[in-house]
Amino acid sequence: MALAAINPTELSAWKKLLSIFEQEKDISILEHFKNEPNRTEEFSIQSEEFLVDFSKHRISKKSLSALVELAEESGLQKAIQQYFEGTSINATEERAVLHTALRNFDKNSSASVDGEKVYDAVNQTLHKIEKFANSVNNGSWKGYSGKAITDVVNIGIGGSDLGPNMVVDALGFYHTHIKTHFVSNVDGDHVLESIKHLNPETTLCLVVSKSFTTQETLNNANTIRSWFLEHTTQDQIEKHFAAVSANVDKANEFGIASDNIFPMWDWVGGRFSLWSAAGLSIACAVGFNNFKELLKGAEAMDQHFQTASFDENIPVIIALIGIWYADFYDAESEAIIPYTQYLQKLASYLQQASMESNGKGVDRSGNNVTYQTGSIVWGEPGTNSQHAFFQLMHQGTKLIPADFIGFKKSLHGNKRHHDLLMANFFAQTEALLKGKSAENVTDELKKQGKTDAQIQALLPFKVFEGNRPTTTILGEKLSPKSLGMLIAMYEHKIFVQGVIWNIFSYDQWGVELGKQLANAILDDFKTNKFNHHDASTAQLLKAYQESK
Ligand SMILES: O=P(O)(O)OC[C@H]1O[C@H](O)[C@H](O)[C@@H](O)[C@@H]1O
Repeated sequence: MALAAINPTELSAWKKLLSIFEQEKDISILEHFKNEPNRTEEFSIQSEEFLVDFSKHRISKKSLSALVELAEESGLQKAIQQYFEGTSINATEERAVLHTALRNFDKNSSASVDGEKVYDAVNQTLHKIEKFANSVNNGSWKGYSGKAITDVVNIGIGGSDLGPNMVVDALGFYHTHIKTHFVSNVDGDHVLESIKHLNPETTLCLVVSKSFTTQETLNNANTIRSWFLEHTTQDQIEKHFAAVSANVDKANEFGIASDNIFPMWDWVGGRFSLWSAAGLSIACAVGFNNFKELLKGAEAMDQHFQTASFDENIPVIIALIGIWYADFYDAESEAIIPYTQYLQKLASYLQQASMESNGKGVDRSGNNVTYQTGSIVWGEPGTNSQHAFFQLMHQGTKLIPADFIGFKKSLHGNKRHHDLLMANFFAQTEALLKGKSAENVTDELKKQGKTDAQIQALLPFKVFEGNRPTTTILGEKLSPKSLGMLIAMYEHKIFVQGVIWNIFSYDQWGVELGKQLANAILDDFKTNKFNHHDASTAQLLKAYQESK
């Protein structure tokens, strides 16, 4: 039985939260600190790699405990069990959601699909990934002219691109000599730009597509195959292509040797597939051992998520905080601000993971929801973002809860830079919390020798009200393991929110419409007839055609 449908707004905890919200909505975070002397300890969780401090939120002990009650009343405990065991919780596609099984190293794991345990299949594929990545890394995999591989190109889009791409970037410090490239957009300029400096003799392509029907991926793979054929013969192509797909026939049809096809399973969603063979580019880029460490990190977070009580459970708490702001404070978005350049692609990865999962307006009974679901996720690394959009976070009219992610140690070990970086990291969350009072601004301006009249004129612009909420996620060091934990933390946050919002997080029907319409327009290009489109689109299509 899939997840039970429970309308969250009918739960007593939701009603309790509504009344607490009315009583507490004007209490500032600083006042919460005054009212709750042990707030720092009580609103922090220390896990193996991270200290998560969620004390800088518009949440009191009372609201937090009502939020935890909401999780309990929503049947979250049972839902977690179903998620990890392999129940078909992706009900509209009749599939299990078992990416957690890809990083479960316990032979006795009960994760199974249709009564069959998945451990053996996962383990076999992991060995195949190991063999493949080792042969690329130790130079025994040769191209058509007998040279070892130097460059790996991942061809995929959406979940078959964003996760591996983000992780390869994030673990740049741990890279082997293999250079990795990602081609995703159907824009021919993307693929041609990506291969223009590559040597076909030493380039290996990974075509990653769960369905093996995705327009972008197939077209890019065809373009790259043609590029190879300008340099070598058809029979040599297999030395330069591997595929990762649930559709082995289609991959064979494309001309990829059966030995070079890695399985994907329908019980792993594309946006959660980086732990599977879809992560081949990761294993090539950082070596298999580091790939395994990444999986182990995720497994550690899975353990924490399954066993910690809700009030000390990192994914549960961050999910509840998100719900509190989305549904009670009407916040529309949340920002992800990593203070490490290595995580520059984290926000765009989380955009798909979160927004494709929880961007749903219909509940599990098929009714329109009457409350807010998935938030807009966005962000950029600090300190760059401080010089870009932080103005709006500090003094704008929007409420934007933000996650600040930083690490105690830098990877290259430059202490001066790291102190500068982390000073900014801590300063920003403090400034967002405290703002800047009229008193402080006045003192500052007096010291600068301004007159009283000048001070009065400048005051409104220089005062920051503060009270802007942040979660601080302070890690030891960015490593394959800590990255695995961090990604799994967000995956489980998404799951928890989907359960409480009573929506199906693991389908993505909304993506289909655009694909269908684009195919129809491709047909229109052939007939040159556009009048069945709306007037604006017809005009634009004609203008485009005229330039051909
Ligand atoms: O891996 P593929 O089958 O090529 O799919 C690639 C992507 O296609 C669509 O955009 C889906 O919405 C994504 O979830 C998926 O990751």
